[in-house]
Amino acid sequence: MDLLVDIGNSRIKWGYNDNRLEPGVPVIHQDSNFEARLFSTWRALPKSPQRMAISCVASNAVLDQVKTIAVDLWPSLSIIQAHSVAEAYGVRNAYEYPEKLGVDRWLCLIAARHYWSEPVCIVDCGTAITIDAMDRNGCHLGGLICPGLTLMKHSLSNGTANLQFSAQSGLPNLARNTSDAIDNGALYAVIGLIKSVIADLNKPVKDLAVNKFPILQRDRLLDWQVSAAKKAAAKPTRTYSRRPVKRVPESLKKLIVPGRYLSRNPKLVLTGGDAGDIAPHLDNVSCVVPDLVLKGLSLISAE
Ligand SMILES: Nc1ncnc2c1ncn2[C@@H]1O[C@H](COP(=O)(O)OP(=O)(O)OP(=O)(O)O)[C@@H](O)[C@H]1O
Ligand SMILES: CC(C)(CO)[C@@H](O)C(=O)NCCC(=O)O
Ligand SMILES: [K+]
Repeated sequence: MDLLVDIGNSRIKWGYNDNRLEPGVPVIHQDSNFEARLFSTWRALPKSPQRMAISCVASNAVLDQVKTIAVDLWPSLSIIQAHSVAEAYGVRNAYEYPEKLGVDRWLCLIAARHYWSEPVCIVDCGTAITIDAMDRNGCHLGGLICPGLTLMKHSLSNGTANLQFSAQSGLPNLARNTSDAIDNGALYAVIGLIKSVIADLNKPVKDLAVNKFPILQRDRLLDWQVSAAKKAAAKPTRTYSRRPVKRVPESLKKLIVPGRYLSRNPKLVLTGGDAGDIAPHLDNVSCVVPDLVLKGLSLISAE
């Protein structure tokens, strides 16, 4: 039996790898008594794990505390830690230095590739919000990192004299009082961000500013080049022109698949603690997965 553990920026979540992932009650590792709480919560687990698979984006200090608790409770436990790599499980990492991609983002991509063969846009709505796009060939196109809803609102209250933190969830409306203005502002920012990324993914590549999606993306560029070449080839040869007409090489013609954009109409997948508050305000969410990181961990621990 494996215990899968997702050590996030604020919370630790876990589940058993027995086809019935049931995340336990999360423990907030920023709380001072978190070690005692985690110890007693894990001690009460119904089954002792033989193996533990860990995804950690928190500090090494927190990681070591969690490992120590696990080994105290289950001395013969073997521990696997997930890391981001250049290519695995059918996913190609877009990062120039692949190991720098957050392992939570990497595991979400691996899980998404396992469940869907369409292009996907994964939004992890946690302490930070991350967006990652992947085309239908499993090629990660890159991503974005922004503050999450709670962090946005904390940064407002920390950076101003008149604004207080509010834990309410917002609505995508203009507000008529301060507290709603803060809640709605954070929600609107996130919804606008997601819509804008989806709109850009749906654009033909020639409309994209080149450095907007710098990693794109050999595949999409190739698509575009090929269709541009096809258009050029379709033009009648102008006999009156002095310039020689460019011919499309036969090798390139074979690649021509008109209208193919590998990341168009991505499945929009939301995960993380705030996914449930954000999803109802978007029209095109394909699914909300409470913890896609744990699903990715279950795939790598199955090896
Ligand atoms: N019981 C809870 N405790 C803390 N945050 C919660 C809770 N329930 C929902 N949330 C929301 O979840 C968000 C944090 O999400 P999540 O738990 O996925 O983050 P995390 O543990 O930091 O993980 P990650 O590092 O993957 O973002 C917060 O913005 C908060 O609004
Ligand atoms: C962005 C976070 C904090 C989101 O949890 C995490 O994935 C992380 O620490 N990433 C490392 C930096 C990166 O992904 O580019
Ligand atoms: K996460």
